[in-house]
Amino acid sequence: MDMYAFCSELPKIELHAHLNGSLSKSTMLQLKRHYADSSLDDKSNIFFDEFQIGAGDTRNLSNCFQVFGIAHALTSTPETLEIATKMTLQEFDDDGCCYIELRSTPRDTPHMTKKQYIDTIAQSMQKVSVHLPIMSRLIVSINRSHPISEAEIITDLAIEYHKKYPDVVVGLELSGEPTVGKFEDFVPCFTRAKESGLKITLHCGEVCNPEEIICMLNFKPDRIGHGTCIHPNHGGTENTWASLFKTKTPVEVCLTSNVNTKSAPDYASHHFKELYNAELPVILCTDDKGVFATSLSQEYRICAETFDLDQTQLARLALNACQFIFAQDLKKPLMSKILNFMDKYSL
Ligand SMILES: CNc1ncnc2c1ncn2[C@@H]1O[C@H](COP(=O)(O)O)[C@@H](O)[C@H]1O
Ligand SMILES: [Zn+2]
Repeated sequence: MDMYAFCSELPKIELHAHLNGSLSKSTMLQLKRHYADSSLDDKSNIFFDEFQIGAGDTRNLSNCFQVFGIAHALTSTPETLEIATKMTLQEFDDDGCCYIELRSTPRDTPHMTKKQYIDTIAQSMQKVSVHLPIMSRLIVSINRSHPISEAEIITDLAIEYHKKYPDVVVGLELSGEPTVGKFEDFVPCFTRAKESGLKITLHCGEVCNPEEIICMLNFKPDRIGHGTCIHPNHGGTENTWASLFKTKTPVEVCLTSNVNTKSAPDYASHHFKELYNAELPVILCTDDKGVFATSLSQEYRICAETFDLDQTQLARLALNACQFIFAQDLKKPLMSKILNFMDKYSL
């Protein structure tokens, strides 16, 4: 089987996907139509064509954050948020993804509260599970560039919804513009979430900030996102690398996102190489498949081509990812699914 077909057929695990960054062009067009039909102004018109950040784009990580406002303008009602969730899950399913932890930042909009925001996504996920094979869970996001008071409200909601829908809401994460805000200030929120049984993942080392990286790793999150500036070859220090090596914290790696935001100069010099060679746990993820015009199968294919991995090594990446999912009860069934696939193709 050629690599293209293989990467699409391989049952894959997505652990780092922001809902509003994952909206495809066709989902956004459907959402725009919905706003037009309900005579609501979606306010996304002016910038619509600027949503995707491709390889030759002049925008980098620090100025890519404006694009999310375009998606936010299209998911401001419970109805459109539900459509966005359902269509995104459908697209991951079509791409051969068998399990996804979708993450999203609850927002108050003129049409819904943060509580309704979480409720809408949780219920949409439950509805989708009736007719699509993909299994999905929700990680609630905290934006580090917003006030701590908001983080506290979101933490309370995440805890409340983890109790209400333990089979849907599984984690709390920190994301947003990495040069704004301090992780330290958010520690009380994440501690409380951890004590309530939520799993934790943190965007860590997206920019050079060794003190914060050490502080985050000392917190012992269940996973980290990106981990770009941890190895000394990529702006990290001996200490940051030693700390990751000691804790063996699994890293959600997003190749195209890092290349398109210029966090990595090109695929070949991506820090995946150092992580993989050191046998540290890595999970291939998309981050924002809509913004960066990618898919999970494309990330697997790029990884294989760039780092010269064969089909068995790729399948093992998907298999290992099962160990780090937040839904404990699904580890075994997902591993069996991938092992069956490997058996079928004698990998
Ligand atoms: C490119 N690297 C990145 N680094 C940090 N945070 C990011 C991100 N990509 C996305 N987000 C976070 O996800 C939000 C959009 O999805 P939701 O509205 O939550 O569904 C962004 O506003 C940002 O806070
Ligand atoms: Zn991210």
